[in-house]
Amino acid sequence: MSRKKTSKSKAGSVPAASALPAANGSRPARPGSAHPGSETPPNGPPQPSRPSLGGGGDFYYDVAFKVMLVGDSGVGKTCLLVRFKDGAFLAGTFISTVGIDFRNKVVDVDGMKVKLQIWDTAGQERFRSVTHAYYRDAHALLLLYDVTNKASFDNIQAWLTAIQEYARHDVVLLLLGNKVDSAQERVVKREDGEKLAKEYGLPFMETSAKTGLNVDLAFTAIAKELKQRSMKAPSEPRFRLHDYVKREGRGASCCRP
Ligand SMILES: Nc1nc2c(ncn2[C@@H]2O[C@H](COP(=O)(O)OP(=O)(O)OP(=O)(O)O)[C@@H](O)[C@H]2O)c(=O)[nH]1
Ligand SMILES: [Mg+2]
Repeated sequence: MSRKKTSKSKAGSVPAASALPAANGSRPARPGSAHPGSETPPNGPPQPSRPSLGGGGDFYYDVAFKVMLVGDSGVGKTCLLVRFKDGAFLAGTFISTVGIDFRNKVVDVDGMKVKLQIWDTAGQERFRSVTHAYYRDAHALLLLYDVTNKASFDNIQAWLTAIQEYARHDVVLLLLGNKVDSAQERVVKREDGEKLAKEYGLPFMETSAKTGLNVDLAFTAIAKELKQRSMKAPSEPRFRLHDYVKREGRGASCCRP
């Protein structure tokens, strides 16, 4: 399988004014395509390609998928992405995302390089029409609420309605309750998150962008699921996202700062 080469520019942003789903930074790739720049449908299977001649790091990849972070403003979408991409936490002043941004990260899934193009959307109401336009190209959505903010949890239902309306019917969805490091301020119990997830048949985990709890796991789980779905004749046993996050997810008590 040959490896695709990513563009040098690994991040981009689209101001709110230009709500174009295809606008994704320096490379005119269709996110989610195994062949960036081709007309492969976003959720189409990756094309078979020749064995890799080498090349490592984040520069080469075998398949690429588009992942979106959605949820109310302030739940920690940008922080989750920065934690995953850079291993850092954005403490201090909250700078709300304007429009939409993206970062790329290549993860190794069972020997295959899976590039995730991760779109960080603005949670603010006034950007909804902009961000909705991007849903249809997403292979996976990470839907976040903040365990210290009840309203963000109550709004999950509305987010699911929008997802149903604008996203692809086969989009991979993962519900995340973020900020579990803030034990004192917690107002949404883990069981409440589990119950809601069960109600909608969603895989669920609690995360902390601050401590890093379950952050890599959330993205890896998505990458595993998308990779598995893209294989025409998977040789390994079927990957089960629900079971995986349930088995691998750690509890908040293990990682308080
Ligand atoms: N304690 C704690 N604070 C967090 C965590 N994640 C984010 N925050 C804080 O929450 C605030 C909002 O985080 P952002 O990541 O900017 O929120 P967002 O969801 O991207 O918000 P919008 O861009 O407006 O949609 C910031 O002050 C962060 O420092 C977390 O896991 N734990
Ligand atoms: Mg943000």
